[in-house]
Amino acid sequence: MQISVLLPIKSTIISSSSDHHYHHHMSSEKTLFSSLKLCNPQKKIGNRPNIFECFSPISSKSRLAAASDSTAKAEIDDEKRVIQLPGDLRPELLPKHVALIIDGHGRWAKNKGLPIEHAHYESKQKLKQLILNCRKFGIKILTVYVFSTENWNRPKDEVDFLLAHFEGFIQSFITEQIMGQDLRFSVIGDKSKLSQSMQSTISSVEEFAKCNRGMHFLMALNYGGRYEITEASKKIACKVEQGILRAEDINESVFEQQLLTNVTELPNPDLLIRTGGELRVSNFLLWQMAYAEFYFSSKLFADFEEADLIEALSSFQRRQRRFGGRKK
Ligand SMILES: CC(C)=CCC/C(C)=C/CC/C(C)=C/COP(=O)(O)OP(=O)(O)O
Repeated sequence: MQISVLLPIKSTIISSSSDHHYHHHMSSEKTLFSSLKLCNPQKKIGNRPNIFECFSPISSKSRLAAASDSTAKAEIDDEKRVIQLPGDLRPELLPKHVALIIDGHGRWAKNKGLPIEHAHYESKQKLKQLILNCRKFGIKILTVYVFSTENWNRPKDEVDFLLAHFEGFIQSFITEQIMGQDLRFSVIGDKSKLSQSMQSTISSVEEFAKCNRGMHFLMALNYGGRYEITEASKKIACKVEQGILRAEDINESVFEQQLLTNVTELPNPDLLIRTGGELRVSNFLLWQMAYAEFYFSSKLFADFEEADLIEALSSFQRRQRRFGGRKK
């Protein structure tokens, strides 16, 4: 019963994704999301929802055949996928966790004489591609800063547009990836300030993705590093007040457990990429970024292509990380 409901919805989404009129998207996004509610997340094949097979683009058999046929650098990852790395990229030197600040929307729209909504629409397309590319290259975690605790200071129309846009993005693309591609998904940030509808969309999709084992995509939404550290301190202070924790037992690991990124056993970002030419972190993952390598691209995010991601990864592979120690 689930299959007959889901397949037509999937084809609607594919055909609409080539449509560049962003206003047409919202209705089909909702349709796919509603189908989540028809599926029973408790009923799994292995560790995946039982709808996985009907979306799987390549069977495991053909994946393995592709691997054995290939003469290029092919790796089989722990999801049994064939990973083909372009250029000089080496699988053992890939960052596990990539963090991304997407910037340059206002300038992109201004350069083209278009309203800001066009930049956000284009940016969403690039973000989809980036998620697929990171997954394709075998990145384990991708955290993207899409809305900061300070972004409420933008014009109300833009904020409303963005929040609706993000909700649609979660209901369509992210839902589709979770159903078909084993993507894990979490939102980090102060969710209490988001609309009820957004909060319930986030919790349904997070819940549905809980048992997936593929790349973990974290969306930093209404996120601020200072907010996160302040909240963690409050939680620790409460534990001390209640006698659950002694002040002398507070250490870095105890503190990290209270951070929003403590959603799974998540390593800190190895690489931060910021597009748009600004050389700052803008309140993003302040604690977690202590030893991240920074890569700043002058490209505006709406122009950021696969080749730019490859260049960022390649730059990361040329770095020497010492973590305060001596060169080996
Ligand atoms: C469709 C889509 C994914 C759109 C996202 C658009 C958007 C609001 C991006 C902002 C991302 C962000 C928090 C950048 C941080 O710099 P900042 O500009 O908040 O801070 P700054 O003033 O220090 O540069």
